[in-house]
Amino acid sequence: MATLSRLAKYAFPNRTSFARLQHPLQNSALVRRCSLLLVESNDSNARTMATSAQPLPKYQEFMSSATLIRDKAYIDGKWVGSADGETFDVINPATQEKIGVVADCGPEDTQRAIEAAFHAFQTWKKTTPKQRSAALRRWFELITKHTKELSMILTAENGKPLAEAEAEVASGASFFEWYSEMIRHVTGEVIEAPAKGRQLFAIKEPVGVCGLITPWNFPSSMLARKVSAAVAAGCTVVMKPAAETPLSALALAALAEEAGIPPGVVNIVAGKKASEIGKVLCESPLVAKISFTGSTHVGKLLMQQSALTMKRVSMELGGNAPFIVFDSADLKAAVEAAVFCKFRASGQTCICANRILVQEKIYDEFVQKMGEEIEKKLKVGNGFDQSSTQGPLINRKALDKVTAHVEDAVSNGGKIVRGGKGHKAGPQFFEPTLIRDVPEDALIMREETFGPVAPIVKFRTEEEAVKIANSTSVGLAGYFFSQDMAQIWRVAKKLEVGMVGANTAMISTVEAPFGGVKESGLGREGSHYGLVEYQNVKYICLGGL
Ligand SMILES: NC(=O)c1ccc[n+]([C@@H]2O[C@H](COP(=O)([O-])OP(=O)(O)OC[C@H]3O[C@@H](n4cnc5c(N)ncnc54)[C@H](O)[C@@H]3O)[C@@H](O)[C@H]2O)c1
Ligand SMILES: O=CCCC(=O)O
Repeated sequence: MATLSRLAKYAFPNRTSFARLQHPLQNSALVRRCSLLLVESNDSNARTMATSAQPLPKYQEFMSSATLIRDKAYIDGKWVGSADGETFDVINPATQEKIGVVADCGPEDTQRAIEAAFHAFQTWKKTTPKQRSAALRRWFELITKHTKELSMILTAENGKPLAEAEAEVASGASFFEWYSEMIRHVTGEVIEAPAKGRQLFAIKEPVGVCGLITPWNFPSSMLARKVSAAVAAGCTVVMKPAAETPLSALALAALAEEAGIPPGVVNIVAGKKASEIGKVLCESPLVAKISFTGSTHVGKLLMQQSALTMKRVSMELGGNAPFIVFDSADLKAAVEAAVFCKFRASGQTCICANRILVQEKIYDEFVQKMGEEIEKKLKVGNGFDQSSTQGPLINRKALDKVTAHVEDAVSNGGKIVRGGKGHKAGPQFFEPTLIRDVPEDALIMREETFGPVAPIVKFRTEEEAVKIANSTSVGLAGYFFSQDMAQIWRVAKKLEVGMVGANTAMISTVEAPFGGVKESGLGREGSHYGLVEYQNVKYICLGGL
């Protein structure tokens, strides 16, 4: 408890007593911030002490008693089976057990959902910002109230440790709160005309029906950060979650219903026929926008399909984040951040460090300390086990990719410092792996690994590090550690990425614009930039004055 209080102090520096954190959001936020801080904490007992504060029921019992499990599509305010009656299984990646059976939607269901959304848009767009704000606030409060259940659903279908699932649910909730507040502050512009007798205005309008397609790695928060902004702006949506993790998204829809969001405003079709659902969404003339989070490969395909109807698109795509450690860095802070950044969600985040570049003077010491940190802080196991920090990979394909990256790195001269193979916890678990002396042209340096493998490369000069960092077609996040002020500003400007972490790896927050450059995508989510993605600007010229 002493350690937890210490962490709470860091998480809430302005609060004097942990006991005063009564509001559920504060507790969720505490769990989230503490779970992040745990990785940064020096105290090896901290994690156990923090998580053991929560009693954990067995997930099998929980799944049968959960109130937010839904197994159908939600279209026009009704829970309905798929048109062809087909279903698909949801599998726990930690145990390979079947944890749910969900309606397997296809083109016909998607078309119905689009029509419902289009119909609902005609009235939802006329609601006041105050009305939409209140609806989102109710949705936010329900998510917060159900954090525990939502987190357990998430861990059951995705495998991530429960503390990380709670952090994700809290992060998702924060977008509903944020946009419920922001929408009441939206304004237009009065522009002076160049000639007498006219007045010019610029106003904002919702873009229309939006297709929201999301991945399995953050099945709750990736959907939350889209739907909250869309609904706030006055849009209606058809959501398509990943087939690996439909339950978290369906649970959010169940809470939308409970929050009183009118029928047709929020629709959801889950299914294995991703390309068919995607095609209908992208090609429908009734859909005004596609917002996609996922791989660059699929993002490009969706943009091509959307071009036929000239849709607006937001694309949150893959990354290949460099993590650079300069000679002047605070080594301890850099090592802790590297382990956090690389191994969160078992390496399956789009902003995970994918390539670790370390300057020559501190190279050997960094490698040694990072190996020790991995040993000390990370524990592989089922996400429901209180002591686990590393869950499974999502499926066999992901494990095969990780294995191929390790084999390629080693066959090209990389040396394994620790890990390097599957873990005994189960067929989809992989040991947290550290490989040194990886050549620049190894597969792992060129592609996003999306797994718990940290390749380390030695560099000599700042110019060389920046060149390696930028030598990729994607540009989502980039990190570096340095204590040289001039270098900090220089390198932050030189990195070809959408997001920079300088002397920190904790960059995700609702207040900041999240998104990439190059082939990492288009548009931003979160912050005020995220709302604009769902608004059109209309110019009105009022004459005859
Ligand atoms: N930039 C970001 O904010 C961000 C966030 C999370 C994940 N990602 C990226 O997502 C990727 C991992 O997720 P993934 O493996 O689920 O990606 P993916 O592209 O395979 O799938 C993402 C979503 O698209 C759907 N999909 C797949 N093929 C489709 C098609 N032809 N038409 C329509 N929909 C289709 C999937 O069912 C899923 O819902 C990584 O590259 C990661 O970096 C990016
Ligand atoms: O993969 C996406 C990462 C999202 C986050 O950091 O909250």
